[in-house]
Amino acid sequence: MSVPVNGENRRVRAGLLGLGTVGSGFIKALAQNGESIRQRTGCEIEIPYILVRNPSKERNVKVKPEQITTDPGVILSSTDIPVVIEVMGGIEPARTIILSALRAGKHVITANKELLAKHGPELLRAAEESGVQLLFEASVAGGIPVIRFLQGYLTANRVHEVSGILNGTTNYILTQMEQTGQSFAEVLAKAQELGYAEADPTSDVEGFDAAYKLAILTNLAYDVQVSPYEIPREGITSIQPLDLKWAREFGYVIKLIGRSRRTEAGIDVSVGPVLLPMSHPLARVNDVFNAVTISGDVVGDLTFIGKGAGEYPTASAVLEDLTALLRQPGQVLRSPNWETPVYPDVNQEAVRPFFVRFKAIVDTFAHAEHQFRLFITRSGGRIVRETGMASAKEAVGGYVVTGLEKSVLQAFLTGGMLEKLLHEPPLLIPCAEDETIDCQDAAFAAEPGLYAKSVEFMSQSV
Ligand SMILES: NC(=O)C1=CN([C@@H]2O[C@H](COP(=O)(O)OP(=O)(O)OC[C@H]3O[C@@H](n4cnc5c(N)ncnc54)[C@H](OP(=O)(O)O)[C@@H]3O)[C@@H](O)[C@H]2O)C=CC1
Ligand SMILES: N[C@@H](CC=O)C(=O)O
Repeated sequence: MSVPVNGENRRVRAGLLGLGTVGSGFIKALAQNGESIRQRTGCEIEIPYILVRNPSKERNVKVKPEQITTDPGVILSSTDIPVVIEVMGGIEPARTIILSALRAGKHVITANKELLAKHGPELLRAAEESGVQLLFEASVAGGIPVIRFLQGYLTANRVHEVSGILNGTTNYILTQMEQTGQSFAEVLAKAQELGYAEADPTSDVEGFDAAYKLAILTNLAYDVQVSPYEIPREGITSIQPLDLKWAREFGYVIKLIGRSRRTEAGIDVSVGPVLLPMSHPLARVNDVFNAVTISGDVVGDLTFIGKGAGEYPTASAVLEDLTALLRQPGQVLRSPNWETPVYPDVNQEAVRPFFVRFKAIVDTFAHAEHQFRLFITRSGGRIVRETGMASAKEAVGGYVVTGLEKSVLQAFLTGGMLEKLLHEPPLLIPCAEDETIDCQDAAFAAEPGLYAKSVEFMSQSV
C-alpha cells in the first residue's frame, strides 16, 4: 500500500491504535503542527479511526465520536489506510493486529518496546516480506531520536558500547526522592499522574522497561538478537531516600543504568542501579530526562539527552516516524538484522567499588557491623567511605567498599550469619569506575581516617 510522495499534496489516512497518554499526545501534536507538516511533506494527515478499549471513557483530547472504535477490523480492512500507529501497549492483541496490518501491506509505527524486544524478529520479518516499513523511534528514550541515529546513520561504524538512562519514570523517582525527600510511593504516584509510567509500573521500577529498551538498542547496534529475558536486571524498589542522601555525601548520585558492551565472549549487558560520581556526564541528567551514549570505533562517544517519557516527547517520536514515511515512503532506514541470537556474557566480574547499606535493630547492629568489617579486611577489601545513624530501635550503616568482586560481597551479605542479624535485606550497588575513587584510595592509604568516618548514632529515627 503506497504512501503519497513528497509534493503530491494529498491526504494520508492513518489508523491510530490507542488514545491514552501517547495517543492523546499524538492527536494534540498533530492538531498543533499539522499545517506545517503539510507544507513540508505535501501531505495532510487524517485519522479516520482510533481504536480504544472503553469507548465511553472521558478523553483529555478532542476527537469526533465517529473516530472512536473498538473494532481493529475497521482499520485493518480499509484499503485507503496505508499506515497504522500502535500506541496501545502490551503483547496481545497488539502483536496480532500489527502482524495483520503488515501482512495487509500497511506501514506500522509503534511505541511498544515490550512487543519489539520480545517479538521484534517476527514483526521485522513480516514487514520485510510485505515490503513495508516498521518504525519504532518512540519505543526507546521518548523524544530522543536514537533509533534513527543507530539505524539511519551509524552504518559505517562498529558500535562497541551503548549505555545510558533509559527509563524516565525511575529517573524521575530517584531525582525527586533525593531532592524532596518524598517516599518512593508518593513519587511513583506523581510519575503515573504525569503519564510517565507504564500501565503496570512494575515494568518501570523493576527495570523490565529499561531491559526492553536495552535489548532494542543492543540488537540495532550489533545486528544481533538479545532476548530481554536474558538481560541481568535489577530495579530501584530497594532504594530509600537515605541511600540517595548518603550516596551524595560520598560524592555520587544513584541512576538506573542500562549498558551493553561487545566483549570477546559475546555481549556484556545489564540493567541496574549504579552510583555515578558527581563528575560523570549522566549524573546531572535528572527527572524524566533520558540519556544514551553510543560508542563507535570511528566516531567515538556520542551522547544524546532529552525527555524520555510523557505525552509530547513520545508523540514527537511517533509523529517524526510518520513524517519520515511521508517524505520517504521507500526504505526509510537501514533494515535491522535481528536474526542472530546471542547470549549475554554474564560472567563479567569486575573488582570495583560498591555501596553497601544494612540495617539492624540497635542491639545487634554493632555485632553485624563488626562481622562486616572483619569480613572486608580478611577478604582483602577496604572500606573507603562510611556513615550511619540510629534511632532508639534500629541502626543503619552505609559504606563504600573497594577491592572485592560483587559475588564475594553478595555471598557474605545475603548468606550465613550476617543475614540473621539484619532487619531487612542489605543493599549492594556498584559504583561506576572512575579515577576519583583511586585518588581517594591513595589519600586514604596515606592518612587513615580521612574518609572513613565513625558511625554517628543520632537520636533521630532512621
Ligand atoms: N507513556 C509514555 O511516556 C510512553 C509510552 N510508550 C509506550 O506507548 C504505548 C502506549 O503507552 P501509553 O499511552 O502510556 O498507554 P495508556 O495506558 O495511557 O494508553 C493505552 C491506550 O490503548 C488503549 N488500549 C489498550 N489495550 C487495548 C485493547 N486491548 N483494545 C483496544 N484499545 C486498547 C487504551 O484504551 P482505553 O483508553 O479505552 O483504556 C488506551 O487508550 C505503550 O507501549 C508504552 O510502553 C513509549 C514511550 C513513552
Ligand atoms: N514508562 C516509560 C515510558 C517511556 O518509554 C519510562 O518511564 O521511560
